[in-house]
Amino acid sequence: MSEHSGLIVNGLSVHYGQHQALNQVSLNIKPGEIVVILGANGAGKSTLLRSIGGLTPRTGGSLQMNGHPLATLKAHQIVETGLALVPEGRGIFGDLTVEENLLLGAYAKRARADQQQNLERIYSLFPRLVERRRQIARTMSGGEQQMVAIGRAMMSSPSILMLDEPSLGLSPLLSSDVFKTCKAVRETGLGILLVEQNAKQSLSIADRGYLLENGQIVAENSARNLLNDPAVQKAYLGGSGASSGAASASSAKAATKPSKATAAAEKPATVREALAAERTIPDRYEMPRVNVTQVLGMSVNDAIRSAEARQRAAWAQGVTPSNSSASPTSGTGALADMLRRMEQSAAQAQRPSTPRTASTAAHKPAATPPKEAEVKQAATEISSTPVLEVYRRVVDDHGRSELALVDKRKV
Ligand SMILES: Nc1ncnc2c1ncn2[C@@H]1O[C@H](COP(=O)(O)OP(=O)(O)OP(=O)(O)O)[C@@H](O)[C@H]1O
Repeated sequence: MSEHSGLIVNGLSVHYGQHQALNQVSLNIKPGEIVVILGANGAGKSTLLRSIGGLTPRTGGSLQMNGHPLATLKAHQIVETGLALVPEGRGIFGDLTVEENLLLGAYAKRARADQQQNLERIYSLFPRLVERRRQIARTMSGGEQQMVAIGRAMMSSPSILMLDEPSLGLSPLLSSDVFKTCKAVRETGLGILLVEQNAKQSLSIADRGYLLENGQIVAENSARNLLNDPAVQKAYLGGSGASSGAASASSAKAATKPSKATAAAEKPATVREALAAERTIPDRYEMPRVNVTQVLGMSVNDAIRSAEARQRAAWAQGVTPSNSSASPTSGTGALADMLRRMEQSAAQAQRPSTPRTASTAAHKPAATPPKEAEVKQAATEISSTPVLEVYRRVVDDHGRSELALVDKRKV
């Protein structure tokens, strides 16, 4: 493994106006290891992952991924370097099926050629998703949705995955599943930068850890040492140990400066579990609004444009779902259908959601391949008016066909 492989963050700072959320944060992670970032509410954990992923502007510091500087790259370009983010709240598209969600992760150029291979790899890693590949995502359990979110990030062929509180809102049993999932993902050679409030479980699967307090890294150690450090136990694990100095003066700082997490951690385990359960992500019928840029690293318009270009290219070559020998997952009709539903999903996220069951979704008719005229609803930004475009297939004397735009209007 090259000494440049993986992610190196050096002196990263982030400000929200006058407020400094991250102050000179430095860390590193290589493929094949799990590194956990522990910190209380508001310590800056989400800001750290979002700023590394290019979703929150940085005000200082440098970052390198596999030897490539990230400073000037946009979020979707950062995905191309092999870094993928699973945001807090998962960000899956509730009205799309499991497989459609997974396929959206293959938008990165680096992943397109390996789409089918990656899909098979994810299905072998998460067999439960195979059974549920046609199931509408919002009808799945929180743990299964987390698998979809991790699987979708893995579809971009990353070497480092960043997971923001994957156990948030899950029951203890489902949380254990998620941590097992992380271990299984590490076995495939990926590195995982894990932000967690569940210190005990995350340290028990991690190789190394950093403690983040008020936007600063205050300690770094092996996961085993952190787990056994009395100061860490007191601050993050609800233990009674006093500061021993074993985890450095900075962990003593963590111990002497109780945070919100400390207060929760000092309660009996069952109460703590109950408190964790209260921080539940809205149930399966009330998913949080999906931020498309956060999930795909690009806007809806860019994603649609990219998909349309691929679709037109496929149609120009005479490939339609009816004559394609490709697998069902790569059928262009399925892609168009998926994009329409992705847009509906974004629109629905703005309205009070209505329950939709797996059975109604399962009976949704399959996409019909376009023949004489192609009618499609091009998706636009979440809040803007959809546009209806009408295309006609024109066949020349040599039998070559291409699509011509014949009408375009707002609907
Ligand atoms: N968009 C924003 N605008 C202004 N301040 C923000 C914004 N996002 C986060 N902050 C502030 O920055 C600090 C770090 O927030 P961040 O969400 O990164 O913390 P966190 O450790 O992930 O917390 P939690 O565990 O509660 O999610 C907090 O003080 C928070 O209030």
